[in-house]
Amino acid sequence: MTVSIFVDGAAGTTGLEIRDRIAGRDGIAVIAIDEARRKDAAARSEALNDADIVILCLPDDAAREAVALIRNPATRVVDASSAHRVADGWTYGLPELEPDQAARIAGARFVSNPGCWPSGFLALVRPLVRAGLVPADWPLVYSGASGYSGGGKAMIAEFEGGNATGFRAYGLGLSHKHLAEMRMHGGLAQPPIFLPAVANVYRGMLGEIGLALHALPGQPSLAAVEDVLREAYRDTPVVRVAATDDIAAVRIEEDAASDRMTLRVFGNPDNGQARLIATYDNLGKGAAGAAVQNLNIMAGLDPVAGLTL
Ligand SMILES: NC(=O)C1=CN([C@@H]2O[C@H](COP(=O)(O)OP(=O)(O)OC[C@H]3O[C@@H](n4cnc5c(N)ncnc54)[C@H](OP(=O)(O)O)[C@@H]3O)[C@@H](O)[C@H]2O)C=CC1
Ligand SMILES: CC(=O)N[C@@H](CCC(=O)OP(=O)(O)O)C(=O)O
Repeated sequence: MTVSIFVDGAAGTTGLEIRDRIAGRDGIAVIAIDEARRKDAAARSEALNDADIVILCLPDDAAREAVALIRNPATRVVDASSAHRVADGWTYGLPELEPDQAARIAGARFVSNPGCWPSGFLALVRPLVRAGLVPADWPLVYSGASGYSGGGKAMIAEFEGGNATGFRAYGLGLSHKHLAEMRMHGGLAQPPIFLPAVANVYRGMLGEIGLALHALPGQPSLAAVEDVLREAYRDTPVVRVAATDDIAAVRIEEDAASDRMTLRVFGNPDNGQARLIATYDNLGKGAAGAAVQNLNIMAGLDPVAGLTL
């Protein structure tokens, strides 16, 4: 059986990456519209209603508009934008989030791809909250840096047009659009304090959380934290928990140009402090890789087909 796919926003940063991952694959037929008509509502509407699965790689308003254009009840959606990540009727597209999340995605009509930042945060935190090591109301702080392609065409043009900066902290008002998503899907009482930055590299992402293990109920050891994460990701090749022996530094480029995510648990057993680090590609597991993983799961294909792991 062949699954027909339409990527709306195929000329954008995420859309192009998705096209690369599905091009020429057995069992997938790509519906394309002329470059000149790629923003034409009539042309998009026709493609949106012809496809078995559409992947939206659009700004939030255009993604909402695309969903409103769908009249075919058989058309299924993966939305890469942040328009529907905490919306009723949408399934959150992080297959590793809960033991039954991939099954939920497989049966869903509307799947919202996770934000790049929440992907690392949730991968680190959700298993610890589920296991009771971190209470749901624990005051978490999540910081890190993203490659500048995380800001799409506009930020790429800024960084490559002579306005590059080495490293820039942003989201200073502590009201980043990803907070609701991190709170809800983390099963948390409040969102983390989120301290994002953008670095002068095209792609790559490093997100991290400091944990005062000595202050947590039960004072879990570093080994206990790592064991919970290893157990949570035992059966997936996409998220891996790596050893930390002999590692003096972790680079933002660690998992760039891949669709995997690597988690590491560093810490000092003497003072009961832990430093949990997730590395991945903002355009890989943070966007296009995740969208293709969701597409595969929804279509009943090999979940990691087309991915670079
Ligand atoms: N970049 C990243 O790392 C990540 C991005 N995302 C999300 O994915 C979505 C796409 O982001 P990204 O690829 O970075 O953004 P880009 O700005 O690179 O691409 C967006 C594309 O959508 C096109 N577009 C805008 N409005 C319309 C419309 N009405 N009809 C058809 N096409 C339209 C744009 O056209 P034009 O080329 O003319 O501008 C552009 O090609 C966003 O919602 C973003 O938040 C999610 C996770 C990570
Ligand atoms: C560097 C940078 O600006 N990154 C973007 C996140 C991009 C992303 O993946 O998030 P969405 O899917 O929610 O757009 C930001 O922090 O808003």
